[in-house]
Amino acid sequence: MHAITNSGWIEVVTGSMFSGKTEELLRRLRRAEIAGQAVAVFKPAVDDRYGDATVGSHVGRQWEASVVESEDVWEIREGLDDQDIVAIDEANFFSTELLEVCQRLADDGRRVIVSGLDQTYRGEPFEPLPQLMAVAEYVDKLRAICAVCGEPATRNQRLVGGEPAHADDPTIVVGAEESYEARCRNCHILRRD
Ligand SMILES: Nc1ncnc2c1ncn2[C@@H]1O[C@H](COP(=O)(O)OP(=O)(O)O)[C@@H](O)[C@H]1O
Ligand SMILES: Cc1cn([C@H]2C[C@H](O)[C@@H](COP(=O)(O)O)O2)c(=O)[nH]c1=O
Ligand SMILES: [Zn+2]
Repeated sequence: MHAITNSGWIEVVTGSMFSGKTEELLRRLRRAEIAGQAVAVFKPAVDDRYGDATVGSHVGRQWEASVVESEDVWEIREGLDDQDIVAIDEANFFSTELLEVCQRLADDGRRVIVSGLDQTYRGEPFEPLPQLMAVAEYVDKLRAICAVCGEPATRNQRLVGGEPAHADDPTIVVGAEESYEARCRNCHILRRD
């Protein structure tokens, strides 16, 4: 809680795939646990990569999480007791209503940590992250390493059969190394033919 105002706040951890968003979220949770603070962790049901009820990083670190359907975002607030910290991973899979939920949680006096992609595979803003970044007290934008040239990567290259994905493909496709690479602006390719 902010010492003077007694209010909660919102922290956003964002960036490309493989940039370390989940590792950073788990680092903050481990520190909170050491400080004796109670945490509640949530993830969207659509992301089943690391087993049903865990938040997992690309290098295998995990934390138990409650699974919430993307359209049931208010369940996050309804199911809470007196947890000091509410963490939400893969926020890019939730609707823009997540913005209101996070605002209410912070107004309730909680520390809210939200992690998620800021860009789709097309290189466009990935809602609701832009809205969350606008209202957050703290924003950290992380960069991965471009899989082609080794420069800092801010973009997500989707690959279909090893080839760059087309702009008409669906926005939501769950996956990891088999279908995505971190790339810089220069090396990112979007097919429009
Ligand atoms: N291109 C890459 N750039 C940086 N880290 C990578 C890359 N590919 C794999 N990694 C690994 O992924 C880890 C980050 O995983 P994770 O926290 O799950 O990322 P995110 O949640 O942002 O997708 C890094 O510490 C590194 O070990
Ligand atoms: C770019 C992009 C990604 N996704 C999916 C792919 C993964 O399941 C998650 C991102 O996971 P990470 O922990 O950040 O590595 O999002 C998608 O559905 N659509 C996209 O455009
Ligand atoms: Zn590059």
